[in-house]
Order: sequence, then C-alpha cells, then structure tokens
Amino acid sequence: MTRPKVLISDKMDPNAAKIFEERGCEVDVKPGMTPEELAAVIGEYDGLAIRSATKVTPAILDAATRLKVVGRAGIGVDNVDIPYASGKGVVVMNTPFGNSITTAEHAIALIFAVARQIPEADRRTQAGEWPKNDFMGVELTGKTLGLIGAGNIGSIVASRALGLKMKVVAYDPFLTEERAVEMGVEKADLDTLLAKADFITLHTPLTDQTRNILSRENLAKTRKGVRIVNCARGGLIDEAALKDALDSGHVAGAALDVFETEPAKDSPLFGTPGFVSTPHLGASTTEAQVNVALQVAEQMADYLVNGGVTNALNMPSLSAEEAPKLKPYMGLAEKLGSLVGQLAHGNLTKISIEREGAAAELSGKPIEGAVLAGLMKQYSDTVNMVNAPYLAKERGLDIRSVRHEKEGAYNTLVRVTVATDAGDRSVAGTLFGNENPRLVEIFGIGIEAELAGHMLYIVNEDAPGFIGRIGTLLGEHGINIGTFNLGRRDAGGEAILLLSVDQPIPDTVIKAACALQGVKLVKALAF
Ligand SMILES: NC(=O)C1=CN([C@@H]2O[C@H](COP(=O)(O)OP(=O)(O)OC[C@H]3O[C@@H](n4cnc5c(N)ncnc54)[C@H](O)[C@@H]3O)[C@@H](O)[C@H]2O)C=CC1
Ligand SMILES: O=C(O)C(=O)COP(=O)(O)O
Repeated sequence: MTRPKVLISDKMDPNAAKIFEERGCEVDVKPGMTPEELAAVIGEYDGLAIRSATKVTPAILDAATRLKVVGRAGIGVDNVDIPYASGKGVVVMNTPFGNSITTAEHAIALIFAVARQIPEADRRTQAGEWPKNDFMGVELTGKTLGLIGAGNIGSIVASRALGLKMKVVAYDPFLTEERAVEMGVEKADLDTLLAKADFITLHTPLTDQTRNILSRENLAKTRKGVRIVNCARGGLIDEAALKDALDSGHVAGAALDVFETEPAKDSPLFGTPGFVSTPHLGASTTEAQVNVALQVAEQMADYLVNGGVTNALNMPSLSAEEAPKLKPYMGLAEKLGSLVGQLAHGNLTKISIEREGAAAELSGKPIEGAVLAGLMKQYSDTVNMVNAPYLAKERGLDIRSVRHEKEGAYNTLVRVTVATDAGDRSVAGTLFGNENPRLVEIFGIGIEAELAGHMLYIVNEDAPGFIGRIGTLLGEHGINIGTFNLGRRDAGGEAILLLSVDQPIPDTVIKAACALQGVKLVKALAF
C-alpha cells in the first residue's frame, strides 16, 4: 500500500512530522508558502496540516485533487472554507482543547497588562525615563469581568478570574442556567453585561452572529473606563470605533491579540494611549504547541491510515476501535445505496436506512454516509461518504435513519428504502461471517447474491425454460457467467435473476434479453 502523503504548511512543533512518520505517512514540511505556491503542490497530498496562516480557500481545494483531510493544529477554523471542503469530500478536523488553557492564560495576562499598563511602563522604564508618576492602575479584586462566550476558553478564563476575586458576568446564548451556576458566573444578556462590566473579554468564534459584536453602538453601552480584551478573533470588535473610544477616554484600555486583517502591520490603533497588542500569540506556548501538533498528527494519521474520525467538523466521529468493525458495513451500505440508485426510476424524494440486529449496535452516521455515497455516485463522480450527505440534502432528499435492536431472520441487516414516483423500493443486505456483504432481498423478493463487478438484473415471469434461454443468449455473445442468483415472489409469479458476468454487457445484448419471452425488465448494473 502506498503511504498517505501529508503537507505541513504552517509553522508547527516538530512532533507533528515525527508522529506522521511513525504512523505510516510520508510528510513534507513547507511553512510560509504563498497561496499560489500551495495551489501548485497541493495536488500531491492526501492530508494538509495547518495553523491559522494557511487559508484553505476554494481555489486551494479545487487544486487538491487527492486531498482527504485538513487538520487544524488549534481551534479556530475560520481560515478553512468548510462548506466547500465538505462539498469536495474533504474532512476538516481541529484540536478543540489543546491550546485552550494557554489562550485563557493569555487573556488573563492581557487583562493585567491593561489594568496596570505594563507594556507602556516597560517601554518607558527601559528608555531610562523612570516614569513612576505616570501610571496609576486599577485592582482586579472585586471588579466585574464581562465574559462574551463561555465555551472552553471562556470557562477557563472565568475560573481564573474567580480565583483573582473578580465577579464574572457571562453572555452566551448556549449557556444554561445550571452551567452558569456550576461555573460560578452570573448569566446575563449582552446589554446587562455591557452595562456592568469593568473588564470585557471575548471568547466566541467569528460567525455572522458574533461579527462586530462590540460594534460602535455596543461600545457606547459600556461603562466609562471599561477595559477590553480580545484573544478570540479579529472582526468581533469594530476597530475604528474602539480607536475613537480609546481616544475619547470612554474605554480606558484595550488589548488585542487578534485583528480584522492579519498580519496587522499598520492598524490605526497602534500608538493609541491605553492600547496593548500581541501578534496572535494566544496559543503560542511550548505546551500548547506540543499538544496541538501531537493531536492533529495523531488524528489525521488515524483517518488516513485506519479511517478513524476524531474532532471532525463536517463528519461524525468514529473511533479507531469502531472503524474496523464498521468497515464491512460501509462496503455493504455503499453497495445497497448503489443498487437502489441504479434500479430506482424517477425522482427520489426520501430514503430510509434501517439497521437491524448487530448493525443497530454500530454508529448510524457512517453507514448512512456510505449508503448515500453509493446512491449519489449515480449523479457525481467525486462523491464520497463525507460529501454525500451534503449533496443529498442539497437535492432535497429526506433522509431517515432507523434502528431495530431485535434481530430478524438475519443476525445483522441493513435495509435501504427509497420513495420514488412509482412507490417505495427496498433492498436489504447482511454480512456473511461478519465481513462479506450479501444482498438478501430486492424489492420484497428474497435472493442471495454478492454485489460485485458487472451484473445483469432481470425481472421475468417465473416459467420453465427461461434460464436456458438467457444462458444461451449470453453464451452466443461470448459473455461468461460468474454467479447466478434466482429469487421469486410466488411459484409462477414474478421472478428475478441477478447474475454476475466477466465483462460489461453491450446494449445489443440487453435489447436481445428484453425481447426474450416472459421478460419484463433487464438492466445492466456495475459495482
Ligand atoms: N488567540 C488565539 O491564538 C486563539 C484564539 N482562539 C479562539 O477563541 C475562540 C473561542 O474558542 P473556544 O472557547 O475553544 O470555543 P468554544 O466553541 O468552546 O466556545 C465558544 C463559545 O462561544 C459561544 N457563542 C457562539 N455564538 C455566540 C454569540 N453570538 N454570542 C455569545 N456567545 C456565543 C458558544 O456558545 C460557545 O460557548 C475561537 O474563536 C478560537 O478560534 C482559540 C485558540 C487560540
Ligand atoms: O487555535 C486557534 O484558534 C488560534 O487562533 C491559534 O492560532 P495559531 O495556531 O497560533 O495560528
């Protein structure tokens, strides 16, 4: 097997490259490439490991013809076009906890920095001024910290702030009353927080809802003398309004680690009294960088080598332990999806995926993804189990997943039913010996067949002589039959014949088979 190839395109702790190699991947380390340089080489790689500098744009993803996974050694993935990556079947993963303590500590450091004007005092002291009378700070004890965003980092900041004897007021639409009590914070709406806080710290991702959350209007609602820290994302604060508020003295101090445009080299905020900045250093500690590098490499290698999925943002998780158990089911599911896709006519409106017996014990999402991938392959060459659910939803397909714990005739079964203009069509399959996929039912008729290679599907009247006629026809055209599977509803009723052949079946043979006595439908299938 060829080894998956990974590109590390941002500065990353060397442990990442080491882990990739140990886990069976080839790795190239090329930080600092321009987007054009990256686009020129990305086609060679199965995995791309990044931090915040690399922008994974549609242009990069279009050039990334082999890419299976983007791994972000860090938290924020606003530099990755996730919907586009999903459409391309590329898994996007991050490391949601590896740098959170470090970033929370940076926020606390910046709170102290603005409370005591440490950077400015340092600069002037080292310039030989000894400006002891120019700096009057404020104590943190007893002050109110307004926390916007109480997720992983926000809650660590809250715990540290409580340790510093601050009061914490939190605004986060997803923060429950119980969690607020557990964290020891007061849950508030944004206006209340703005009115109460002596310090405000931001810990939300940048989304359409959070963009400009500290707008000019909201900055005007803050207390005079407020101090503001942003270690989350540029774009959360209106930088021009912040500059005006610092100049007017309404805001007493502000510290930004992140900027609307990065690298920020000529912000109007630079040089403003009370303003402190760091160049997106929130995650930059030895500990955090080792954590995220190890974690991203482990997760990506796990996916590329074993199919395990951890911390993916566009796909359900799948443990490396469960991945091998699921593998034969994915094969079965994809074949069943492909079979209904090839056989069902007209507009598909609904699909239901049922798991019965042992199959019901496993995660449903990967099986669902594989069924949809098999089905959607009829419409797109680039479909896989990552993008299939998105493509299916885009087409308006109503997807249902159902579990039946009780075994039926088989100890494990996957059934796929599609609703078409002509009514419901259902196929079912099992695993023989827990690993070999077998079709066991097609449109209500029991049959037992392997779905592989080129196949011919025939619906005919159950009458003597038919098998001889089809065998003769194929023989006359030099087509060798591999397997031959029969099923019927009732004696003398409708029967189906599913046979595998060693080569594609020409249209002329399909037409000749259609013309045989008693034949209702003939279709060439491929798996
Ligand atoms: N400066 C740096 O180097 C670093 C920055 N970050 C950034 O910190 C941010 C937070 O990270 P985590 O705490 O790990 O994320 P998280 O996902 O654990 O928490 C984010 C919180 O924001 C809340 N939220 C979402 N929309 C909101 C809204 N409209 N108003 C108020 N709250 C809202 C969510 O409910 C969630 O609780 C991310 O943007 C991340 O990229 C993370 C690491 C390093
Ligand atoms: O993890 C995050 O969200 C960060 O912002 C850290 O960014 P970085 O990896 O230091 O470029």
